[in-house]
Amino acid sequence: MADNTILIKNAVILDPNTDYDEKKDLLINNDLISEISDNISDENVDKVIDATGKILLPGFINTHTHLSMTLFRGLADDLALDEWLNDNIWPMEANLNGNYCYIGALLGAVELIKSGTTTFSDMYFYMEDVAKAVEESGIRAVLSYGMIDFGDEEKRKAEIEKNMALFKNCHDAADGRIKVFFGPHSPYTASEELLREVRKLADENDMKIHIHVSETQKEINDVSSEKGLRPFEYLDSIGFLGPDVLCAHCVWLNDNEIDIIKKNDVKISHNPCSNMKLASGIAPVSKLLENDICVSIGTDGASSNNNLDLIEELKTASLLQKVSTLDPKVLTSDEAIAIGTINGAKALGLEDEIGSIEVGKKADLILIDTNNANMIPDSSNLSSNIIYSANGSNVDTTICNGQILMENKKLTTLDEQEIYDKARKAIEELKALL
Ligand SMILES: O=c1[nH]cnc2c1ncn2[C@@H]1O[C@H](CO)[C@@H](O)[C@H]1O
Ligand SMILES: [Zn+2]
Repeated sequence: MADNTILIKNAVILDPNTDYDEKKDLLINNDLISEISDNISDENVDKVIDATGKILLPGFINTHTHLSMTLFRGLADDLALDEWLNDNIWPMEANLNGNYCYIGALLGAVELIKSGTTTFSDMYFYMEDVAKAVEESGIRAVLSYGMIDFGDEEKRKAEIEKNMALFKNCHDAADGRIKVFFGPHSPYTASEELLREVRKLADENDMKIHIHVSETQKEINDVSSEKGLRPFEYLDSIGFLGPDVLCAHCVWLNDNEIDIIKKNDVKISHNPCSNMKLASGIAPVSKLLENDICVSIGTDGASSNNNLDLIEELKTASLLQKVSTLDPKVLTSDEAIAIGTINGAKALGLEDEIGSIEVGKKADLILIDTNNANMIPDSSNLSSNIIYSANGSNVDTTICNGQILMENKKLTTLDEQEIYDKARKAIEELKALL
């Protein structure tokens, strides 16, 4: 097959790894960035995009979400995690099926693409159906099945089988855009036996692990009274932790646990909006960054956020650290850009492929239009303009794996209106089942 080439002309590039002080042209050859230089000829190029007036960034990476939960947006607000999950979300999730999860994932994909996210890391149910939505939308994803056994041996076996089947069916699917991780839900819903088995299977199959840890004070109290150890101490004691473990939340950490995270090179997904909305607490992100721990960003599900706008999430992360430490110098806009891009790639073990704008990396790129009231005057500090002034609706063009998913705010792979209609119908059906 002939190569497919896209040339982006006159791009002001904002990248976490490289300072580009002048405008550049960037050539995409199939799925890869093949050249970045001052003037690339448009001869024999299939498509030219003029980036004048726009900022070119790596696509944002959302390392913790439950994409199909877009269906539950706004249905259980103003509650703490325990009451939110037990009395509201789990009863609704009991009626889910593959089709509902597929529709919810499509709705989520529309929102992600429109707000400049090109990769998301998911933990949920009916993941083969989520994979179908990933395949069709053109986005990149790390998928895990959320395993919960509550100590039941039968359930444990069935849950592990489901995650292994997902791995066999979908890992490296969709032209390599899909990876599969294990998704034991948390130390309070997954038994020690489940966690030990997952660790063993992860080593045998070279799989990574995605889990919620240390989200609320209640979790710390419950795990401490059951195990005599705090969550990270407990996970360390059973040999569960390692550089291949991605932990969402990590709000309540003592100094010993920060040492444990560092020693094991555990990756973190910080979810500030969810932590604020469920009143879970404030993660010590600036302290984690001071310790050179890899902190990435996630929105969590749309039912505890309530949107999937990663630019808004990064701004919240930055402001929350400033106000909680009473130090305006922490979590700068430059750091926020890195957290939303290259750190996300590292958190998912994909730093050789995505997270920065470099020749040889996958062409996962977005353009943000500065010709918008909230971005004028054009700041010479690009990261400030993106993190503090912009939001997801300023994203104009989204490219993933060399494929244009949105251009001039128009989606190319998904029919927005059809998905909105189906999602509205799905939630009405789900509500009627309660
Ligand atoms: O913030 C959270 N903490 C704990 N569980 C959550 C959170 N958000 C969503 N889920 C739940 O995790 C499971 C995914 O496999 C789902 O039950 C989802 O509702
Ligand atoms: Zn979550």
